[in-house]
Amino acid sequence: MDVVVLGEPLVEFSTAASLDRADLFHLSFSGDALNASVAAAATGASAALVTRVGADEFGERLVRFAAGHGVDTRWMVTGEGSTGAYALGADPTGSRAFAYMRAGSAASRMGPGDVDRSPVSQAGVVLLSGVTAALSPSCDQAVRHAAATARGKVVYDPNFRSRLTGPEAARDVLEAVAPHAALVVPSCPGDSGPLFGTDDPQEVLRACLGLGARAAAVTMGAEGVLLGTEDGSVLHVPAIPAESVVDQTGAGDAFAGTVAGWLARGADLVQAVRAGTAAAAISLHGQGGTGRVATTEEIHALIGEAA
Ligand SMILES: O=C(O)C(=O)C[C@H](O)[C@H](O)COP(=O)(O)O
Repeated sequence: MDVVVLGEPLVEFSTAASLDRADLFHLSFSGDALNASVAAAATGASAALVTRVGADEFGERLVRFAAGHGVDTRWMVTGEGSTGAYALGADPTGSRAFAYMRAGSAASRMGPGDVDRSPVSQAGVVLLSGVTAALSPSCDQAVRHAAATARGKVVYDPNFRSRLTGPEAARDVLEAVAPHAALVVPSCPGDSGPLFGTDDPQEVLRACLGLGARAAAVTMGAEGVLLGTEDGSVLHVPAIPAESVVDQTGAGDAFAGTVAGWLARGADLVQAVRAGTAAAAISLHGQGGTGRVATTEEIHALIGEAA
């Protein structure tokens, strides 16, 4: 398996209106792990999502949705608890309006055993996130276990969510995972304040490398990405401008999943990060986390134009 993602897919109810007034919602499927695995599969890499869904209509539809996007669903198993969901007020400016309905969900009941039953140890790239670790104590253990048992490259997206965790717990997971990580992809701002106490991307980069990650790609939205490696090299990769932004949800996951896919297919870090910025730019044109998934042709075209 080229890429294995561990985490919770969610039923997504999205609206372009504000969440406190909207009465019509678009039903789709999202969640950081699903968004990233769909993006990874779109790169042509083989990509599996390791998760649990509920024994309900939405769980079945989620598995079909993932399969329809080329994700290997053999490790999307049915478990106790319901399929997680969230409502999203789509917002071009990126100020998040999320309402979660995921407490006690099937995926939140995952643990280290789910990792052992999955292809994590044989994957070329294992993509883990702070959202997954924040779902429950057993998910926190699963993330740490996956990082420690992966023999391929570990990519870690801290994805701090104040509704799911606090800065100290999130920092603790980061400190455990970073020494195993080939790449950490913190957002700045976003992850930077709670996890590092600064919104200075250079400081965030140094902090990630200081925790033992071999490389870090600090994502700065329209400001691009600051990419640094343990040998001290630092490169600014500009963002690819998006003509019209529908919704920023999922751009970070499109970036992480695309980087994982390209790395697994043999690209170097700089190529992978450039591809990630292209996928993120394209994802801004769709509502929700998976509303617009970049094809490899589109990514090549955008990277070619930017070069
Ligand atoms: O918050 C969660 O737990 C979710 O999984 C819902 C969203 O789909 C992702 O959070 C989007 O993530 P970004 O790519 O950072 O915009």
